[in-house]
Amino acid sequence: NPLVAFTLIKRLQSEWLNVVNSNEALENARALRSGYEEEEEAELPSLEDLQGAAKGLMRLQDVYCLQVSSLVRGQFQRVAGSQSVDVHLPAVSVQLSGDDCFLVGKVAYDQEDYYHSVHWLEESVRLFRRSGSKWSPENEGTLHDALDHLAFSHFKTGTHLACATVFLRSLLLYEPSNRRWLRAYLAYQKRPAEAGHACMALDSVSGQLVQFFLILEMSWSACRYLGSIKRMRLVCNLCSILCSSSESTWQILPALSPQSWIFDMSVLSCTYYSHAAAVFVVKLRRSVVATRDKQVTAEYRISKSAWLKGSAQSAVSRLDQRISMLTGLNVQHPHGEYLQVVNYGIGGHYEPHFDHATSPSSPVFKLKTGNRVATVMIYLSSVEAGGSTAFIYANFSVPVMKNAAIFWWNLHRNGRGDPDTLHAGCPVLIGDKWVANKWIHEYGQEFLRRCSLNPEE
Ligand SMILES: O=C(O)CCC(=O)C(=O)O
Ligand SMILES: [Fe+2]
Repeated sequence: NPLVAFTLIKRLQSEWLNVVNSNEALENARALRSGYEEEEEAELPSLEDLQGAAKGLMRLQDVYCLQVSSLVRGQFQRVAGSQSVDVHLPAVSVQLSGDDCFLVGKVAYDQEDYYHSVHWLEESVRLFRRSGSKWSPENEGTLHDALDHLAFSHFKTGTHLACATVFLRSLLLYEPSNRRWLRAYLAYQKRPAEAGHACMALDSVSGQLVQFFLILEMSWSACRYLGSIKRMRLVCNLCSILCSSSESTWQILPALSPQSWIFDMSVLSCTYYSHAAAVFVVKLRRSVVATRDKQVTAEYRISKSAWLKGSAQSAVSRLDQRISMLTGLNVQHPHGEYLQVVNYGIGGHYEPHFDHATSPSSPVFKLKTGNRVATVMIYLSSVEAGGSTAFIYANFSVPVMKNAAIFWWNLHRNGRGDPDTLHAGCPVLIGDKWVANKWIHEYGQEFLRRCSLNPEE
């Protein structure tokens, strides 16, 4: 269309000149900078957010066995035999640039995680090369940077000395006088390949650590099944009393103590949640975990959360009432903890853990109402993929279904922890996952969940 062509040429020739060189342009640039500075503190993602997002991508890569070469094309695929199969077909996606991959690789590299840095930096080098290694002002790195980090990563993985020298050689072609690269090139060439490097590393790890990795691997494979429990439509009599609708769905959870169940909490109308979310978003903080005697942030739990104290008649206290009616337990503080709302972002997860305390010095006992006897967890949102709750030893996982709630007993009647409740929040592949936890303590339930005459129960 000649009219479109003419206006485009005019725009790129004379109009852009005016935009760039006018007085307004200077004012605009100043306004942009001061606007940016104001936003920077309050709203814009921090460096920790960016690094966390990169770590989230690597976590997704591991848990769902995703191929990095597919991820950079915006696809979620894993290798099966000689083929790539879709793990999930995203509704919307985006391709990554050489610089995007460089950033992820650099985050891995800075943590001395050379396994991941090799994967991401190789893609970065490929993409930088494909784009003719053109530099753009937004970029974090260049082809040189990617090659430099890749060479060292290969060297550190120990088994790829040959690769390290190849990459260093191509760096030296760009800049033959670079002393550091030259020194490294000569050193790598002299060094014999470290045969048995990986085996030595494995031998030196303790049995406890091996056990830990086994559990992690079991949890990841449970996560890959993306929710083995499916919705069932059953009519629940309880519900005709509690819910606005007379039908609801529930199912007994397999392999856990009897009376552990999953329930459709449509019981709680959406308005409760939207109200709740509006109130809490502002109060969300990075989630913490209980160590021996303190609460600390940890890589194994990545989410934001808030504790909700319900005032009388508030949505939160109405939710408490419903939980109490459903479970038949006393959930009033301090017999129940305040409701905890949790939000998981990119790759957000919670590695295998117990909800109950396993050490007498745990902060769980601060309420002086005993251990966490039971958990009610409500899914406040759905997600597009990932994020299931995996019960590792019990061997099932629950997909994220908005309004579904899971209830389980953490302790046997004799007060001992039930190992089958070991569970994990799988990393969210696509979506924004919200859950609410209600932890119910032992004291206050003496007549509601009685002891058994059999000390083994
Ligand atoms: O998000 C999940 O699926 C599990 C959350 C959980 O286990 C917890 O917050 O204790
Ligand atoms: Fe949990």
